[in-house]
Amino acid sequence: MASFAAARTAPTHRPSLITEGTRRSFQNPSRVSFGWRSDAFARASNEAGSGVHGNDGNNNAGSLELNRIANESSPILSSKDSPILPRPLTASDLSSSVDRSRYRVAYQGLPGAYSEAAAAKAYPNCEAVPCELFETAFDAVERWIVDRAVLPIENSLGGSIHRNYDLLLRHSLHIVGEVKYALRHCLLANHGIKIDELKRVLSHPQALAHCENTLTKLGVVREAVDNTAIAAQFVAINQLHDTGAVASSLAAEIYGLNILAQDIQDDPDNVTRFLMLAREPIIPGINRPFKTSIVFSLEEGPGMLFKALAVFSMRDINLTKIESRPQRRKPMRTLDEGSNGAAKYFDYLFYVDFEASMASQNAQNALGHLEEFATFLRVLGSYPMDMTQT
Ligand SMILES: O=C(O)C(=O)Cc1ccccc1
Repeated sequence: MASFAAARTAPTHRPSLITEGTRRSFQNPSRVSFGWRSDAFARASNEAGSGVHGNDGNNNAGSLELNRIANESSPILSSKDSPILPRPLTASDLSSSVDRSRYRVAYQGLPGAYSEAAAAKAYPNCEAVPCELFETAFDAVERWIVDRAVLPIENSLGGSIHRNYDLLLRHSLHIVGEVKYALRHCLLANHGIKIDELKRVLSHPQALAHCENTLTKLGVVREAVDNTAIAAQFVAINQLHDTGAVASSLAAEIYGLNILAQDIQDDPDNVTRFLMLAREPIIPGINRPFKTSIVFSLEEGPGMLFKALAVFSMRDINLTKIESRPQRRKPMRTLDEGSNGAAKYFDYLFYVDFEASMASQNAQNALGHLEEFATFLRVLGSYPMDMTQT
């Protein structure tokens, strides 16, 4: 019974998991509307300048903070005189920068998950809030239960996490930052279990794929679960003898597991890019490198994608990512339904990241140009690039 003693004595406060059943309903304070059209970018950047701090340079981030301040009881009239009057805002409330360490940041999984570590990298000392599902993390932001959600989007070994691209489109949250985090996978098991006793290994599908060579050599059955920390907790709680987990060394510590092998990924350069999501977009700046993420669709036709990408190349804007996903609502078109062997094709959504801020005229011109022939275009966010070492 070595395993859970360590979990109980873990030093940090661990918030409880948000599940579908524990959602609270919050009244949505009035939203600052900020349309993602070129004229709005120009206006916003003129109004706000470019005061950007941290990974999420969010000048709007104060809105939740200001609502909280405004709802505190008044220091001018005693609570006996007026228990409901809010304290008026002072100049120092407005000038003090937002304390991002007080953010509540939702992530999918359990303590010890990589997403929790990414949240801490983006917002040091934040309160990371575990959620059962990615959907729950998105909902928690939309319902004002938390300030931010963190979402893994692509990995240097495993490629894109496609489901999460789809989620970005289904919800209306804005990308306000990115963080790159190096994953260091460990093989974990209960204390006293030897590596050759393992018949099965549990983990997130991406983590299992990262460790393909190691797991093949071990000859174990791989089983996918939603999250690496969930895998570690399952092995510990059930005191499994023939099953291990691929997870972080922090997960080993939290769930009281033994680390049988460290750095078991096939390639030492195993970096995951996470996105930070918020209810409001940040005001894009030009004082540091920014990236912009968009999604668009095109009419079918020869050279359409070429034409779309040319709007960036002709303005010398570097693309860092392109991903295509079939459109869910109209996934396939048949050109000639009457004839045999008719050509069939998919309607696609294209997700593109490019290195420019929406505050720059160049980027606004490129999107204005793309808008002329795209059948759909949405800016998912314009946010500071993560320039840190992983
Ligand atoms: O499972 C985790 O710990 C996560 O945070 C999700 C994940 C898994 C693998 C790569 C990146 C993110």
